Amino acid sequence: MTIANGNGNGHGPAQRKHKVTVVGSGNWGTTVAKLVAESTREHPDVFEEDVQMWVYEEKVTIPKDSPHYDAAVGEEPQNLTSIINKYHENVKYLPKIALPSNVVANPSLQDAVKDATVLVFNFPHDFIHSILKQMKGHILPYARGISCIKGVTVDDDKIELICEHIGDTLGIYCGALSGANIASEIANEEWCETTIAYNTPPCDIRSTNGASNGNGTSNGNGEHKDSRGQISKTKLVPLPQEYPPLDHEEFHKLFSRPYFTVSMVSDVVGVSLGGALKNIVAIACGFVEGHGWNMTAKTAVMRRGMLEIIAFAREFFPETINEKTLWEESAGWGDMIVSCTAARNWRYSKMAVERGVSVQEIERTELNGQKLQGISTSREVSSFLRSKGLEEHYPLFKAVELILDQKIKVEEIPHLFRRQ
Ligand SMILES: NC(=O)C1=CN([C@@H]2O[C@H](COP(=O)(O)OP(=O)(O)OC[C@H]3O[C@@H](n4cnc5c(N)ncnc54)[C@H](O)[C@@H]3O)[C@@H](O)[C@H]2O)C=CC1
Ligand SMILES: O=C(CO)COP(=O)(O)O
Repeated sequence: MTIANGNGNGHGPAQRKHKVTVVGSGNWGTTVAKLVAESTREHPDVFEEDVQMWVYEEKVTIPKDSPHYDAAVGEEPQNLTSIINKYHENVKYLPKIALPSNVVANPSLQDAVKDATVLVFNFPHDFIHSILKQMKGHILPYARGISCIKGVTVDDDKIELICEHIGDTLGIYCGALSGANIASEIANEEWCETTIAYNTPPCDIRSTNGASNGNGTSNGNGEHKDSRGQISKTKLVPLPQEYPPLDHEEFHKLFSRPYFTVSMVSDVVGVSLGGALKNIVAIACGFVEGHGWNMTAKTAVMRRGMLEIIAFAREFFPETINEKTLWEESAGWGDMIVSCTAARNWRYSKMAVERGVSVQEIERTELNGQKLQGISTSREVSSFLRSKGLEEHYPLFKAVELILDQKIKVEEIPHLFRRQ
């Protein structure tokens, strides 16, 4: 147990510090581990300095021309975790970026999350079920999460936000971080913005004398509202008093950097759906550009894509969506613009059309293990809409699935809108 001296947060004379673990270590996972580790160093009163980063272990070869090439090891494949901890660089997923030495790569998921009060989820959503299954029962019951994952989970005719799926599966509260964020640019400390949606659970809200509502007041029963505005079936364990609170102020401290401007909001639906669904639109933009059409066609795709995102949010989360998020926050139009002009889903679907191969083939051959979230999100959203008999209401989402399956050609996209 780590005790922090002083009452930096005004909540008692001695406190435990928050241990932060980043679950995932891809392109964005490693970037977020870097920025969070810089913040934990800057706020030693609130956070333990070391940040655990869980790494899905794999063997990696360091080529001869790399500054990390070790003649004694030669081109023998090494564990990625050992490379990260020795050279402070994720040579596979975030090459040429120096990581702070307090990012500690850990191949054991259960060991990495043990005792963490703050869990940052950051891996391709394709792996969510197996990762959560391994974590279940191995985390603190009062841990809190932030999901940086862009996607949704679909089970037949049910759709869940990723952050809520995480929260319900693990029995904790989990917010969402999303924005116009290209990992390599942020890792290079080029300025950008993001949005974090977090609704401090009532049981964690402390009165001015530092007492939490978890101690016997009406909000102390662990109830909180879900993303549809109903009382969640997940009952929360309150964050113990000896920890600093976890609310907008602390999450702002943890994620914001001089080069990473964070806007804190409460709308988990807008932040999550904006980030997930724009990946389908980005694929559509790549398709039209790969086909040889230019900005006017891409603008039509972006505009119609945003209308489908708003319609989807209104249709399936009518009680809670705050459309302002999509118009005003980085997680809305900002993310749409960057994703349709500069990010991977756009870039590689454009390449697929130019080369006359499938996007899935390009993902396999060109991405060195990185994932295009738009492919799986398109499939999940389309199957969900089909289960509701509503796919015709979302022609752009439908077109993307049909083109991914090579059932229609890019030039047929405008026909789908003819009567609208
Ligand atoms: N890269 C970016 O610029 C941004 C990504 N995001 C989102 O962040 C999330 C994570 O993306 P990235 O970190 O870029 O991932 P990535 O695209 O770099 O994916 C590679 C990661 O997947 C892991 N992986 C591979 N097979 C696995 C398995 N069987 N089980 C578990 N993990 C496995 C790899 O170890 C590696 O950490 C995604 O939802 C993405 O949409 C959000 C903003 C920016
Ligand atoms: O989410 C992103 C930009 O905000 C990154 O998108 P890609 O996964 O398409 O690179």
